[in-house]
Amino acid sequence: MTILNNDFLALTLANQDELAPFQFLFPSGTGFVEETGILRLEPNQESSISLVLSVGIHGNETGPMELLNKLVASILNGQLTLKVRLLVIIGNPVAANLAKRFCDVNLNRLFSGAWKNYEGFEAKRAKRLELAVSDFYSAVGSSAKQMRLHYDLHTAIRGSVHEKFAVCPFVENSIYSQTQLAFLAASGIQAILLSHQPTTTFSYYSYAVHRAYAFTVELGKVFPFGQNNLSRFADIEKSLALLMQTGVLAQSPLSDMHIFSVLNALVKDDESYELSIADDVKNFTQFEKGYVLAHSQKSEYHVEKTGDAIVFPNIKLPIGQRAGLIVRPVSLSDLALN
Ligand SMILES: O=C(O)CCC(=O)N[C@@H](CCC(=O)O)C(=O)O
Ligand SMILES: [Zn+2]
Repeated sequence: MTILNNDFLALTLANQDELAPFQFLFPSGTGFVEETGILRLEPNQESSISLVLSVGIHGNETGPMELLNKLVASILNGQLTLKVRLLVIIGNPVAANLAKRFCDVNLNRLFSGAWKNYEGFEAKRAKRLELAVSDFYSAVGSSAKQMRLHYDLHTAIRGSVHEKFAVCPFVENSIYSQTQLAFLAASGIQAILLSHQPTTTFSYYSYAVHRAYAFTVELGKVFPFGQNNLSRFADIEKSLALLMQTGVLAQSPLSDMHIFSVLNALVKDDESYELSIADDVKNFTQFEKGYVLAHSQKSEYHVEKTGDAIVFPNIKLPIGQRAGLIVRPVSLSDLALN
C-alpha cells in the first residue's frame, strides 16, 4: 500500500477516525503510517536528529497542514532527500473536516496526561499522540548525541502585530538555546514568547517529558483550506527543507527578534468574564498602566505597566481556561542563552 498521490493530508481527512497501519518505501527511506494523521519517515541512513512536526492540533488551522503536506509530498516523490528521522502529525482530522478548532475539548490543553480528565475524540487523540511521540523519540535512545526537536505549527485566530511568533515552553533554569532561537529567526519568526509556567500544550509535553527542543509556532492568521497563501510560509518551508535534507539548523541573527516574557495568563473565571478590547485588536497590542483589561463579577485585571501587551485573547471557551496571555517586552541582552 502507498499514499495515493503522495497526499498524506487527503488520506488523513478521508480516514478521520482511524486508519490501519501500513508500511511503504520512498526514494530516501521507509514510511510507516501508524494511525490516521501519524506518519513516521525513517531515512535510509542513520541520523542523530529526530524531528517531530505537528500541524492541525486545532482543526481549523489549515495553513500549516497544507505547508507540511507539501514538504511530505516532496520527500515521498524524491524531490527532497530525507536525512533526519521525521514524525509527521496531523492532530485533529475530525475537527479539520468540520472546519472547527476542536470538537469536544481543545486538544492543545490535554497533554502531559491532562487527557485523563476528559472524554471524547480529543482525549483519546492526545493519549495516542503522546504515545506516538514517546515511541518515536525512545526508538533511538536519549544519548547526548541525539537531538530531539518538535515544532508544533499553528495559525492564530486574530491578526498580529508580529505576524509570525513562537511560544517557548517554560524552562526551569530560564536558559534558552541560541541555536534554536536563531533557527526560528531564519524561519521568519519575528517574536518569541517565553512562558512563565508549565502548561498542558503539546510543545510543553515534548519539552518536559522528552527534553526535546520544542516550540509552538504561530505562522499567521487562520484561513480555510484552499485559501492560504503558502508563499507567506516561504522562510519556514526553506529552513525545514534544509533541516530535513541536511540535518542543519539554518541560523539568522537575533538582533531583529522581539522577545517577550509572559507575565500572566488571564483565566476566564465566570460566565460574566469580558475583555475590554475590540474584536479586531491584534495580538501584541500594548496597553497603558492601570487599564482594566479584563473583568467579571469575580475579578478585574489591571495592566501593571505601560507597554504590557495581550496575546491570544479569546473568551469563547469554558470557565477555567486561558483567555489570553499578558506579555512584556524584554531585551535580548537580558536573556541567558547557551
Ligand atoms: O489565536 C489564538 O487565540 C490561539 C492560537 C493557538 O492555537 N495558540 C496555541 C498556543 C499554545 C501555547 O501557548 O504554546 C494554543 O492556544 O493552543
Ligand atoms: Zn492553534
